[in-house]
Amino acid sequence: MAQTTQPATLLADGISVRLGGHRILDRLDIPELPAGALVALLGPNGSGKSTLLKALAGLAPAHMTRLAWGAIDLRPMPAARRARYLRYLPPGLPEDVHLTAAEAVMVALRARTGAAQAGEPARRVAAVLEELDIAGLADRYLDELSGGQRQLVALAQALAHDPAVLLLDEPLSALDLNHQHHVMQMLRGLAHERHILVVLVLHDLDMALRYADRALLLARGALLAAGTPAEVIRPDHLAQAFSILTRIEPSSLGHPHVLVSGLADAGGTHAAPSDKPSAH
Ligand SMILES: Nc1ncnc2c1ncn2[C@@H]1O[C@H](COP(=O)(O)OP(=O)(O)OP(=O)(O)O)[C@@H](O)[C@H]1O
Repeated sequence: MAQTTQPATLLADGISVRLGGHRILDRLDIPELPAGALVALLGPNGSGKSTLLKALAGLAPAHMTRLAWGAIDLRPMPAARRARYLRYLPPGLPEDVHLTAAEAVMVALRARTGAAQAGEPARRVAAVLEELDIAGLADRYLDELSGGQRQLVALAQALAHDPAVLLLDEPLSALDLNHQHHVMQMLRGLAHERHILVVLVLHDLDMALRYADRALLLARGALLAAGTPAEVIRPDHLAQAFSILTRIEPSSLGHPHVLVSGLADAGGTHAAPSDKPSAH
């Protein structure tokens, strides 16, 4: 009889982080997140999204009651060792180093595989650049690339590490609309086909509705909602988290999207200046 193997899951409970004397996350439990899922981490500015990703990666001082990838306890591991499992990609742009895109990805690959293997990494670098549709940038220097192009190279570096879990902090922020969709499709493919767990911070709720398998909504350091994007991105949750009044409607292409009809004021009554769709 064929044996069924459970996919590994990320288990993280009781996450507390204090920064600058403030409690940023307070015993936060996140639901089990399986390999092969694309998970959108949503929430207003300052709600703790980056802090959560950094805490998972071991880059923010955190106390956790549990942090495991399947049966592997990640808590005792220093950040550098934990990065073999969880690879965090910060927001913003990578440094202006004078390396070509291919060299930058090669550096990441060598960090993972060791310098010994020479021929194979070159093919792997080309494949990763191809996967992100930036093979044409291979010989261009990072400090001569646009912000969006550098963001794509940084993503290629993260992929070269071949982690079990990719933690991406606003990976779309510098990308044009075409590349935003390309990267979301690529990440979804990566999750589903290579069984990587991808957790990414998104501000664009329509992108989450369209591409993510699951969503987590943070507000003031607490988990307000978790589930499928449709279960999480609901008018009541959005009013609570973002103080906006919304309707979720199918677009003419069939994808649901968020229409912002106004801002909820402090007293909970409505300002409804227009019924126009959001800018997303
Ligand atoms: N090093 C720090 N020292 C003190 N407070 C910090 C530090 N880093 C973050 N914070 C605070 O922690 C809270 C959460 O910040 P965090 O960057 O995690 O939010 P975020 O949800 O990622 O926000 P954004 O969407 O604006 O990037 C904020 O109130 C922020 O001011």
